[in-house]
Amino acid sequence: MSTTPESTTEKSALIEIDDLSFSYDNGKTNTLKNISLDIPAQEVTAFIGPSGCGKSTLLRCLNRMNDLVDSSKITTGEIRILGQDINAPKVDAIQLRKHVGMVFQKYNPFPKSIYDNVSYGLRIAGEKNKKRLDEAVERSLRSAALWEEVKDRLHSSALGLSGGQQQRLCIARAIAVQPKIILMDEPCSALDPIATAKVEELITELASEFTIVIVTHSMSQASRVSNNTAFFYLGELIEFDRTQKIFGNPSKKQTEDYITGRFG
Ligand SMILES: Nc1ncnc2c1ncn2[C@@H]1O[C@H](COP(=O)(O)OP(=O)(O)OP(=O)(O)O)[C@@H](O)[C@H]1O
Repeated sequence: MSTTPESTTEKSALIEIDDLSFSYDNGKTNTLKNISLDIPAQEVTAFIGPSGCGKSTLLRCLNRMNDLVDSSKITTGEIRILGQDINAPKVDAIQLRKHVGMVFQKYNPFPKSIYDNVSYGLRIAGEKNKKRLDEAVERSLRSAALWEEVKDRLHSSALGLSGGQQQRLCIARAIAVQPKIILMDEPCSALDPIATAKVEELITELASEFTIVIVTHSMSQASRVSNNTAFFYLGELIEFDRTQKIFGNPSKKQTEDYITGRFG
């Protein structure tokens, strides 16, 4: 049975993780152990927990990035997105990743122009119409709160942007293909406080359109940006609830110890 955060009954689960166990060594040991949780649509859900507890592994299961890791496999359970088992043989991982975009810890724009970075996903999907590409680039950069800063230098190298701008560009690149879900793996860890604040503001805005799952080491960031928080420890889901509840009145002592800095 999946764990649903309280008071989300009006929100439907977009991602259902059902009894998921995952191994990096062909099933000898499980890095994730019987995880069940339902992630609501159009909200921000944060994964927190001490280093090595499996947050990034679970995030990467959501768009099958772990398929690329030799000897890794799901040993129990399944993940459904919009009711579809994403590991079913008929599901193509490349297609899945069009719906489930990802933003990484270290911003990683391509060594190309700002325009080419944002239009990349659409172009490889076959879009050639210049007007449609121009519109998509502008819309995505506006959504990523970057348009005003770059509109006069769209054809300059993306590598000439500041770190915070490069991360927002990566977010623009992810949203250009209009995914349903955006996965963010510690998206602010390489940014200074001002750039972090901008990205956090952006995450909150994007949640009106996208479902966002974010891994973060920052308790204050999880409490600022997320609606739901899942706390993991040693590959197990310890507690999943509305963020206010997790940070205000957690049900489990382990959760309380972690968020108050007593371990981790
Ligand atoms: N590609 C991999 N191959 C083998 N083991 C891996 C791989 N990636 C992660 N692991 C192991 O899986 C466990 C969970 O790692 P994961 O990166 O998911 O944790 P995390 O909670 O995100 O940690 P952190 O907060 O430090 O990023 C760790 O023991 C890690 O060493």
